[in-house]
Amino acid sequence: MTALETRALCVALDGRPVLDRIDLALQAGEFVGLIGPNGAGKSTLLRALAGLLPTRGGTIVLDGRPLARLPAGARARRIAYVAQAREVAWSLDVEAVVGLGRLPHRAAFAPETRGDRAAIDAALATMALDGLRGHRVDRLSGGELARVLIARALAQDAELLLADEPAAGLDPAHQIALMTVFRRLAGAGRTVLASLHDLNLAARWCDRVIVLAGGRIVATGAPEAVLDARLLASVYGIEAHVDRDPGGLLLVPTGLSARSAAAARSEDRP
Ligand SMILES: Nc1ncnc2c1ncn2[C@@H]1O[C@H](COP(=O)(O)OP(=O)(O)OP(=O)(O)O)[C@@H](O)[C@H]1O
Repeated sequence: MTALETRALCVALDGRPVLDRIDLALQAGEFVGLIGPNGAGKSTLLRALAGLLPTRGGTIVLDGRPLARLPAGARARRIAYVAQAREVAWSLDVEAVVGLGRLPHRAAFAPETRGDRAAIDAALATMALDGLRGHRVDRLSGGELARVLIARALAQDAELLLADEPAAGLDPAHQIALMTVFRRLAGAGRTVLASLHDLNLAARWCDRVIVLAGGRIVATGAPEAVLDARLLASVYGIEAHVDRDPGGLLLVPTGLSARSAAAARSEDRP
């Protein structure tokens, strides 16, 4: 079942075209990695899919309905979004911040329900935050804060999770734990779209990758079908050793491609 679909989606930021005719379809039960170089448009795409940016053209359809016509409250119950910027405006404790994920499910000023409590507790446990429940979020480490903001999104219990570089700043154990969480959500029929700079995480944990470059989708498919040395050279300008083991692909960037190296040399010239 298609959870979210875009047709010819175009987005401009401050008048500058950033996304160009994006056609994509995310299925229920998929964990999809959004990859591409800096400035490719990944954050812009995730924000647009979350309904946080005006579109310049095309459509975004959520469960068969145009996203633009969905009231904000209904949208927040169906789409959870983890931003790349990890900022918290107040010095709340961890539990309170995770609890904010339940607001879309409650009428204004309504008390917390047992369902809210269960979702908050589950999200805290999933992100290994039980020991930090009472800690102030403005005194956490970068990785701890990242886990809190992911937990807030998990507490939202939405069918679609959009996460912008959720693994950045997490240590390897927490990265793998996070990938396991995303896989579990997909296994339960949810849809996860996460931008990832770690190509090995994308290659080994995602059902599918969408490769964005210059505001356009340049490739999509199963990691094994898409992530080869040629694509990595053309999209990232790197040379990479690509291998396989029973867990999937292994990608080791070994240097800049000849084109990138020449460009870097010319930039160095006075
Ligand atoms: N407010 C803005 N006005 C104009 N251009 C912008 C604005 N914000 C971002 N951009 C540009 O849009 C392009 C896409 O940015 P975006 O943040 O979506 O890329 P990204 O793929 O997420 O990059 P990264 O991997 O570095 O996070 C970039 O070229 C960026 O400079």
